Amino acid sequence: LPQEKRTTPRHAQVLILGGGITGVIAARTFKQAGINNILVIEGREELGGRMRSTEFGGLTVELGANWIQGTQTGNGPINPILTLARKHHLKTQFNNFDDLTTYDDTGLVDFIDAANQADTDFNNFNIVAGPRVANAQVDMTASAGYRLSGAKILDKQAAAAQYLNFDFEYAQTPQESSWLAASWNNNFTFVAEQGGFSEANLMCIDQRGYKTIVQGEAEDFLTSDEILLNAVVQNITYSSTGVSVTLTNGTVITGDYALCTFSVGVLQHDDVTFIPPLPAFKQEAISSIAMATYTKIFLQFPTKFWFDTEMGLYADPERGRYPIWQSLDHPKFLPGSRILFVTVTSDFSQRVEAFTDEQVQAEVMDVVHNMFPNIEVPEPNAFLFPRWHSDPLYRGSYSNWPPSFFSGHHENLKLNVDRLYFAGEATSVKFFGFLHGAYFEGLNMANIIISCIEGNSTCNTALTNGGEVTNSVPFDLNN
Ligand SMILES: Cc1cc2nc3c(=O)[nH]c(=O)nc-3n(C[C@H](O)[C@H](O)[C@H](O)COP(=O)(O)OP(=O)(O)OC[C@H]3O[C@@H](n4cnc5c(N)ncnc54)[C@H](O)[C@@H]3O)c2cc1C
Repeated sequence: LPQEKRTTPRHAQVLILGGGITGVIAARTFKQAGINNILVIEGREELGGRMRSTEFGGLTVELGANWIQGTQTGNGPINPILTLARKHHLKTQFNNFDDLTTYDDTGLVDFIDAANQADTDFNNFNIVAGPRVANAQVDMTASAGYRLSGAKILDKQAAAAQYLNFDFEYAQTPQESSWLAASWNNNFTFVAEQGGFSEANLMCIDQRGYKTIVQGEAEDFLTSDEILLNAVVQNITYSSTGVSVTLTNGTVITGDYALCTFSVGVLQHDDVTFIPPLPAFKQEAISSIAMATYTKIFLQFPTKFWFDTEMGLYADPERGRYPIWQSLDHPKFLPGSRILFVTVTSDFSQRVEAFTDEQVQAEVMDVVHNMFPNIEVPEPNAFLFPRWHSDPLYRGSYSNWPPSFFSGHHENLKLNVDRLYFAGEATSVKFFGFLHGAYFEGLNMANIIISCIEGNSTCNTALTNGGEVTNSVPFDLNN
């Protein structure tokens, strides 16, 4: 697609705010329904959003989404991202998170037993959660869920193993996360017996970047006049008759309808101003969900000196300190690349974002020296990490469901205000956080707007209520 638009339409029937997978799949859905007067407005210079790759040490690496999580089991439900990947001939490899070498701050130490125990703990965590959802019992923190299902985290190795099972997926700690939502989110994606796709993590190693499936898809049905790139939305004015957006360069664009796909992190940080201000119930919903951060820190070395497994797990005395290591220099991935990356999440991500690259590199290299005390480790020749939390177009990596986020909050998060609609990975109840969640939300919300345009009654997403979220049993302060 051309980088510059030729003409700027000032009015469209539907404005799609954001050119990530939600926006592109929504655009496809409108066009398939014969709604051709649409405009996708995107702040960056390309489509893809959090599917974002970059050149690093002579190769393409993924700064954002990297895996198709859950593929397909037999003739069961298929992850729609897998369908897109096949259509666009995406190069992928299965990534086995159990193919692990374990380290702590004294070097190579075998604690595979702890890793296996963490798998068992997570399984029990899900088994005990199931009936609670069915019985409408209250949610709790995932930490409480672990305790109630019998897990004991007594040392740094058990903590690192739990991190691999939990934080590595939700990008927040068990203490910050909902037990029940973490459990159904896992099951609907990874557990075929529970209606999920499969347990596989299919890693994109395509040198065009993972984003190629969104950009390739867009090329099939969007013309250059229907995409406005490098266009940052500053404010959104909405009413019962239409929506008007003002870009940072002052351009005003109007639409009969608009679909906002910006991350909840963007909505939380007031990077975009709503006129009138969003109603209180909507603001409460946006404030109640969490925007987590997941940070991959890439290093390229002059030689490969590390493990031959796909993964390395490092147990630091401080939980969450540079715990998950992945080798791209593996026969399955990018052999000869000499690239290793380490993942941090949550508060630790925000912590590293506040440091300079040099400071983070020095810390990471201290850990490398802990892990490989008997090896003369060379200095890296390339070092890079993205600052997702600081980026005003994202403000984090993906949403996570806190224990204080109730069903009513979720409905309100999804609710339209007049002609302004909302969709994105965060509005997916089953698949929040995931690409496939974003995909389904783009599809579903576009269909709701289409039915509205066609004059059907279902044009309001008010699924049950747009009001206050209340306690079914009020607090009794005299007790
Ligand atoms: C580090 C990381 C790792 C991940 N790993 C995986 C994974 O392996 N598998 C998986 O399934 N999912 C993964 N995800 C999650 C996945 O990337 C997201 O769920 C998905 O890409 C969200 O798509 P979206 O369209 O809802 O939002 P986005 O992709 O955020 O799209 C919204 C768009 O709006 C634009 N925008 C924002 N503000 C403005 C503004 N003011 N004006 C104009 N444009 C604006 C943004 O630039 C963006 O392009 C990961 C995400 C990250 C960050």
